[in-house]
Amino acid sequence: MQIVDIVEVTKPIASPIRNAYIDFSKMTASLVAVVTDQVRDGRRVVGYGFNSNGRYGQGGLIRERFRDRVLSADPKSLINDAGDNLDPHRIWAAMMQNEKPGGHGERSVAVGTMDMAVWDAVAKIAGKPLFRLLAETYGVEADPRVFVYAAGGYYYPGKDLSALRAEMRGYLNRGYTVVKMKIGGASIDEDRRRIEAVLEEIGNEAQLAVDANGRFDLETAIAYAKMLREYPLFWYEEAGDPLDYQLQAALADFYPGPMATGENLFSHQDARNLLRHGGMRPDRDWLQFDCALSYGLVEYLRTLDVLKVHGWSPKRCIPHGGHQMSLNIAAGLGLGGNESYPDLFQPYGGFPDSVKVEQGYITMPELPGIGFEGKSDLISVMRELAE
Ligand SMILES: O=C([O-])CC(=O)C(=O)O
Ligand SMILES: [Mg+2]
Repeated sequence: MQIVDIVEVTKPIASPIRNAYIDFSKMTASLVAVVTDQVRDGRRVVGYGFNSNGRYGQGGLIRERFRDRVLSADPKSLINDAGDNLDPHRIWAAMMQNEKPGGHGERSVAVGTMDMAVWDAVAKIAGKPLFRLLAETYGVEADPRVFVYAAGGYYYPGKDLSALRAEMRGYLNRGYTVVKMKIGGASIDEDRRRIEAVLEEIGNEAQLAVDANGRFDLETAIAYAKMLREYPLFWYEEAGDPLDYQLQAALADFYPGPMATGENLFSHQDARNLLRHGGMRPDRDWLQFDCALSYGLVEYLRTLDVLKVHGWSPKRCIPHGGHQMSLNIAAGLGLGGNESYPDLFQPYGGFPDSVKVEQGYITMPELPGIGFEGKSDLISVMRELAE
């Protein structure tokens, strides 16, 4: 059993939206195929992966370093002890040989994208949905029902309050019970008007989360906290720089409600620093580490170990990224849910075609692997790359 090729293509996922920090006019994503010599149900097993929005495609790093390390490793060194499947941990170690610790940069995105494809292949070889394989491997009871929320509410040229309300109404109509909008890309007064408009639209049918994308200094973060705490928000996300743990800790004195952060922390060491120094409260706050940006599930398992040591439940994790990989981790390892972008970043985000959001939850279909084969627009792009 062996990996015979790894292919990458960088695809545009551009859109005219903007958050408080970046616009998405030139956004790209890497799509990766891990091609194996295995055949299941008459078809060659190919695992697929991609990185989440917000970081760009990683074709350079994948082609120059990580692909060749896997392909030039002794194939036997990448197999599990039972000899019946690839071993994601050994493949990860092969990718990361000769890499110094720390300074994670964006190599974590390259590795995370390839790691997603490896897990897809592994679950297909095992003939099981990834969430079932994870639950069995790690002794957790799988729960195919996963909470999802609708992320959007971006700044968009010419978008007025009625368009923002219509967007949120659209999410409610599709079954979501929590919606998210951007803040920090306009004046505080304008953001307050946007928030009030959305709250008026959703009434008691749903809750609202807000996301500042790391834009604020401490003073601005506190000014917003004082404004936001007047409303019953689902969470206040990424107020300040993702590595400014002291800012995050100081903010808790001004914001008693739930806060969320972590989508831009790319290693278990950075996650540990957040838990050590960021003043995050395990009874109400949310952790958004996204495996596709942060060295993949092999590393995310280490992050979950860090959580345990610091007294956090995996239920406090609702990853960033809106991909099916995190849906599987949520269903298989007991996370609190997953992000979803109903109108953005297609065909990569979202659910298999048969899946509907009902009262804020989806139910995972029983598809081998991550489940990409169930999403027709996505699998056709993937199969163009390799099959
Ligand atoms: O706008 C982005 O970069 C995405 C983001 O923060 C989120 O989904 O939470
Ligand atoms: Mg965010």
